[in-house]
Amino acid sequence: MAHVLSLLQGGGSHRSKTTVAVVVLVASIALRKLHQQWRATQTNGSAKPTASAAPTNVPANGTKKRRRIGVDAQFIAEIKKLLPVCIPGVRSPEFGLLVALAGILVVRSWLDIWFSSFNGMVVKAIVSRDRARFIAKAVFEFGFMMWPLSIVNNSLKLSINALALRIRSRLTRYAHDQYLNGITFYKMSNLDSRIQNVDQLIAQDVSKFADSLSHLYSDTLKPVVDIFLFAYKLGQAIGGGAPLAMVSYFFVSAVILRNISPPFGKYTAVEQGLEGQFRYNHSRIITHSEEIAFYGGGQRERELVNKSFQRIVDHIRRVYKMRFLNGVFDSVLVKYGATMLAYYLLARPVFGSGYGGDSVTEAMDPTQIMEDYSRNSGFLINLSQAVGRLVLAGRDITRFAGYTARVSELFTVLDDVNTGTYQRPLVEGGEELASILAQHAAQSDDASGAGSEQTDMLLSQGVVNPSALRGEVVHQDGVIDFNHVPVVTPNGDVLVRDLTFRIESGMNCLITGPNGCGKSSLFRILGDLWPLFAGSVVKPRAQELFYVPQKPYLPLGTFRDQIIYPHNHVDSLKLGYTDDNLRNLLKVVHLEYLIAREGGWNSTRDWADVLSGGEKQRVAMARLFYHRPQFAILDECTSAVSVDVEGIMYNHAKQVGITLFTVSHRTSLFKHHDYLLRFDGEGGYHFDRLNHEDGNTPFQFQHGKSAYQGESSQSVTSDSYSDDDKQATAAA
Ligand SMILES: Nc1ncnc2c1ncn2[C@@H]1O[C@H](COP(=O)(O)OP(=O)(O)OP(=O)(O)O)[C@@H](O)[C@H]1O
Repeated sequence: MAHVLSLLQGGGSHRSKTTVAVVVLVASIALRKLHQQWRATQTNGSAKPTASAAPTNVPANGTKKRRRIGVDAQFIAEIKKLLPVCIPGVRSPEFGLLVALAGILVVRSWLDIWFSSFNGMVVKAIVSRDRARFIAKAVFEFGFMMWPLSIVNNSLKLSINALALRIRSRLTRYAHDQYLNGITFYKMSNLDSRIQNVDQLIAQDVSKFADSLSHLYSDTLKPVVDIFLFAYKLGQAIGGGAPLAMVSYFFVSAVILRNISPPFGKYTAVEQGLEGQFRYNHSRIITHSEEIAFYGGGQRERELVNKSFQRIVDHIRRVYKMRFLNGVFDSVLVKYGATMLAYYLLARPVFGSGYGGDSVTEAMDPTQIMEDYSRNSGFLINLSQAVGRLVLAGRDITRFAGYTARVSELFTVLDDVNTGTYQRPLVEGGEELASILAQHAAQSDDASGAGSEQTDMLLSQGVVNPSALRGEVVHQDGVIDFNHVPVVTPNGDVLVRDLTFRIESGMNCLITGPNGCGKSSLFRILGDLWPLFAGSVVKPRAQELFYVPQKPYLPLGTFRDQIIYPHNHVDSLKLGYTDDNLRNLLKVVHLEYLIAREGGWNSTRDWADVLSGGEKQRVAMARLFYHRPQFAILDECTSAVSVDVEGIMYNHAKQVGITLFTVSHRTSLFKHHDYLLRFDGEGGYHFDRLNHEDGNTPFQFQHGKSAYQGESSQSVTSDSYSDDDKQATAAA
């Protein structure tokens, strides 16, 4: 210590100067290490994706299968499928970012080389006590170069993050387009059993895949470039005092940064909140998929999820920009400012007054040795670090393969479901379903498709594809006609073997039967939610069929949105609906008071919590009157509404020309219907006109028939529906 103090005080001989050189050399190496540590902190600064579990499939046989994830032929095939979605072409911004990132990485490597040589020159200037050269290098050259150094390093981070965000945006939008195409979101969770957690895949795994891909690109490209450059350079070539000042500087810098830095912790919390909201919006689609599917609300839901996703993108973009600026100041202040200070501290003993008289002997030329050693050690450190990073990148590839497998499986299943193929374990290995299809095929002399060996084999594997579907849908206004239709659940359970009935506009029909007999399932087939395996269904277009469930779906949005769903405000204005018109609809269902109670049409609440069960059901009826379809499918939708208000609502529906197709066990509703379709719960049903004259008994048909086991006892066609009947219905 005394020796160092004596050096600082300027005393010393030739030996002392050699010691100074050694001190400078050690400090220089320490400084370089400090620099490398800073750089490592920078590289690791951006969050790396965590390990991902292998995708868990539920194959047709129902057992869980865990695929071994690795860099294999399947991984290559998956990447080939995903890359065109992530980077659609050489003119895309994503490709531009890849090129820019490669350019920045090359510049960064060049700067590393510059720094190694520069460091050697600074060391030489110090050791040879060349004050002018030192000032030119350490103050002017470095003072100039610290800006490109700082900007390049932070540009690297910015472009890695921007690339990840762009890839995520591409994949998420692609997934949304597929998932919310028609009623795919319903089919994914109700017909196909391969993926249980679409929300997590879209909201989390896609993001991790994008992050991982972007990091992997830079984490492999940079070391590769470094290895070539530093190996070449090395081949060409050859083949710390004042800690208190340093600590004080870091302390002061930390205080300054703490005061000028934006609250990144808070931003992270906000980001998590937005991510949570985004995920919640997706989970709502799964929870309410049936209702949304019946409403045809896919488009509206896509708007909502895209909007909430856009909020995340906007937020992250803002934060990245702040991180970039903050990173520049951070680097200048803590990293390069500290480096300058370190140079000063290292140089202080050399330029101290006590060193003025002596010079290092030429024979040893220690200055050149110092310069070469310092520069070459820089090359060597960079080279070994590049190799180390490449080894680490190898480990990251396995993790990346996990994300790739999950995202690729999501897109495969979306593709399948969109083209009418789904997989799930079928009851009795699909045998009963196959026999029904064979029977229908024989009846219709259809030798191909349904009932064929190939279809039977696919069904036995739990695969239902378009070749198994021989049903026909015909669109026609004013009629719902089921002709020899089997009612089959998605897992192949046959609820009704052969259903035939016909109702026309004005023929209000009630459906009854024990729980689980297939009443709602009939609507699922009518609404195209479940596949039509055989027979034919004649019905109006989707917008003329309106479904009102027992638990109404209340979308995110304003009070007005609850009435007009799945329309938005602009749609309703185009249809000529003012708020006054909507108020009149609420009057019909006795809910006018809600407008004032909930703070007006534009107030936004969690409507499922705010409204009572009966209020929710009446809001759903107001929605029905807003849309005024030809047929209303009412599935126990007034179970929580008082009988008098229920009567008013049913009468209003009839007045405005909506034909009712109701599932209910409430006797109070019988008087509003003219026909009864009754399932017996054992595959049989009965359809006939209701006889109200005999006291409105639910099971008293006009034709005097009792419930029938097995098959249709009576199907009322338009022929048997006489003019008298129509007049009676109209009068009602
Ligand atoms: N997504 C599905 N996948 C497989 N089976 C289903 C699905 N949805 C319903 N089912 C089955 O179909 C059968 C009929 O259901 P459905 O909802 O049509 O009954 P329901 O007659 O309306 O009964 P409830 O009066 O209780 O409402 C039930 O056994 C049910 O478990």
